[in-house]
Amino acid sequence: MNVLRGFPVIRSAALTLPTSLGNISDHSRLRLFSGSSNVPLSQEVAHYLGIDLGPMVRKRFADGELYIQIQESIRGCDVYLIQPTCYPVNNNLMELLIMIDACRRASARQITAVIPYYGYARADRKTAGRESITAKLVANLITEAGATRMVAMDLHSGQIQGYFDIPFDHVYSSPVLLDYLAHKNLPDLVVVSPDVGGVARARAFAKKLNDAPLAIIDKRRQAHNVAEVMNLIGDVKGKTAVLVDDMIDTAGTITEGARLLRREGARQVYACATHAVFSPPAVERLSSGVFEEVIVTNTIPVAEELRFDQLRILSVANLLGETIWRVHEDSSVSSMFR
Ligand SMILES: Nc1ncnc2c1ncn2[C@@H]1O[C@H](COP(=O)(O)O)[C@@H](O)[C@H]1O
Ligand SMILES: O=P(O)(O)OC[C@H]1O[C@H](OP(=O)(O)OP(=O)(O)O)[C@H](O)[C@@H]1O
Ligand SMILES: [Mg+2]
Ligand SMILES: [Mg+2]
Repeated sequence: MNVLRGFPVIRSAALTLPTSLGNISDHSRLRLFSGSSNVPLSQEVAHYLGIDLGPMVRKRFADGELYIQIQESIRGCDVYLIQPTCYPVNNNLMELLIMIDACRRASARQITAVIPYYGYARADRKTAGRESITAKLVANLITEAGATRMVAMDLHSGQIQGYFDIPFDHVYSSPVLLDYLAHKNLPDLVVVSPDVGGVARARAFAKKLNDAPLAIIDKRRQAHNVAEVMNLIGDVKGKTAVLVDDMIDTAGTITEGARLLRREGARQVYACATHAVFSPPAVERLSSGVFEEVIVTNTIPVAEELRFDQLRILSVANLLGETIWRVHEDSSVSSMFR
């Protein structure tokens, strides 16, 4: 296992755990349940909060339909359902919807869908005629199922928050990734966005890395899942380049970007991304030698067979646990990211 557990997410004294957290389950109506898509992450979040995951039966009927039953009373409770909608996205999304519906019908007071990785996010607008905006459809489904609040991490595009008409806390893995990078003391850093959609994210990253310079890659897609890099805006010669992205799917974007950076004279190239989607041929591309390290988080579980020497997996469990605690306590979430 190369998941870096217990990574010091909580960096400022202001984020020290409330003393009441130790006996939260005795006096609070906070309840945490996990879907099946990332149970290890949910367990870590529960550990941070000092509570157990709630009991829930999940099984498949003979015909493949899903059965969910919450196994304790949640009447009047503040319920958090952790379920990244990663592969297999349709199953995991449906499971989340059924969990929300079960909680609503069990008279939960608040139902917060905690979706560390929001699947279908790249279908965030019509890029051609007669397409669906599936990210909006998913938002409609979650809301209609009965979710009253949302927590999601590093959405592909921030506008997806606006697809919901319920409170939405959008959180970032950047404190975890930045802490890891800061401890490496990398010389002559340049932060690179591998495409236009990543510029704001990369700029914020660069600012936190002692105002490192920013470079931007001009990426095009002639077809789905095919990334083509065109130009580099900025100077990377002799520098340590850190590519920052929301996700690595087939790794076309980040690997083509890294090759361009090498051609332009970057000395070392690091890849940082929140979501390790890792569809084939991601692993072959990422382990081909172009990257010094590929740093991701555990929003999506990474199967053993998808791990390779240069891969580092950082845990966002403490960050999510702290977010849940603050949402529950009606305290500021945005101050965690200042
Ligand atoms: N899940 C997806 N995998 C790959 N490509 C996808 C997925 N969902 C939507 N898309 C397509 O990606 C582009 C996004 O446009 P950008 O301008 O690159 O943001 C679009 O063609 C979607 O159909
Ligand atoms: O690993 P890959 O298969 O290449 O896919 C991952 C890339 O795809 C998405 O970008 P998108 O193409 O939507 O461009 P954008 O960020 O500019 O919207 C995502 O933000 C990554 O950059
Ligand atoms: Mg996009
Ligand atoms: Mg992108």
